[in-house]
Amino acid sequence: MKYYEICFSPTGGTQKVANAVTKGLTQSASKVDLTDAKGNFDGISLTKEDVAVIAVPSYSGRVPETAAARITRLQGHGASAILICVYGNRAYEDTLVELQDIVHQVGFKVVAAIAAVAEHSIARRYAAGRPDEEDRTQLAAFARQIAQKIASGDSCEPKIPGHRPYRKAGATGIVPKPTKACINCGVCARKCPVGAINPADSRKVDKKACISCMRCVAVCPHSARKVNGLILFLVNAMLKKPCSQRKVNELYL
Ligand SMILES: Cc1cc2nc3c(=O)[nH]c(=O)nc-3n(C[C@H](O)[C@H](O)[C@H](O)COP(=O)(O)O)c2cc1C
Repeated sequence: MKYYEICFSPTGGTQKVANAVTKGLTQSASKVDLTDAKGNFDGISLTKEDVAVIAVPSYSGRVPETAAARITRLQGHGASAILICVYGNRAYEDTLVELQDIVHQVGFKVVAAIAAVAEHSIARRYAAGRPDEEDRTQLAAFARQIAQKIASGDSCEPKIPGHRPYRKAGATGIVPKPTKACINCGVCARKCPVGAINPADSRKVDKKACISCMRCVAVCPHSARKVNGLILFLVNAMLKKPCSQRKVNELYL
């Protein structure tokens, strides 16, 4: 039996949640970084005995298209999947059911699912500091329950909330821009999950390719990439009501 942690995490929140779950399952897991634009996912083939934690953020209540396309290149061969969707304290809507359908297509069986909260990667004041100690303790305890389920041979799929057909996916159109502090070091271009930033001149962005994931803002060593202040103000205001109350993680076994 081999464990995998398969994660799409542009700004690291999804990764933190996945780590907390994986730690509760095993001391060592093979990591597959779906965020890497140059990753070769075609050769990743699991067996029936293997267990994979598969984690994605929720974008407009859906699985990010880039993550979906990369997951469909994996080969599950009956491996057990623990699905994780991580959202910024607004709502995750159809993300988990969509993820369930995607992993079924490539041969995984779903043993458990989690909808967990992490800092909102655009409006970072919401769910700031999450996952926190309370989240990590809860997730690790749930991972131990999942391990027991797998060990007992129970292959029942959990009932996962969401709708089919899924809600319409909407692009935010928010494209972070370089500020005067940009020295064209190229870190953002190398780390962009979709190669939207020109490696020769990181001030040039392919707006159509950008998925608004905020990775360039998060990884810039000079804090030189930003979302337009007015847009950020409006997004923060729009999210105030749905995002302000702490939401609990949802666990499905
Ligand atoms: C384009 C985009 C759309 C998002 N849509 C939602 C959403 O519909 N609901 C929500 O609660 N959070 C939403 N978020 C917040 C992320 O789901 C959340 O911050 C997540 O932890 C980001 O994962 P990461 O840190 O691994 O990049 C969105 C973030 C981005 C960048």
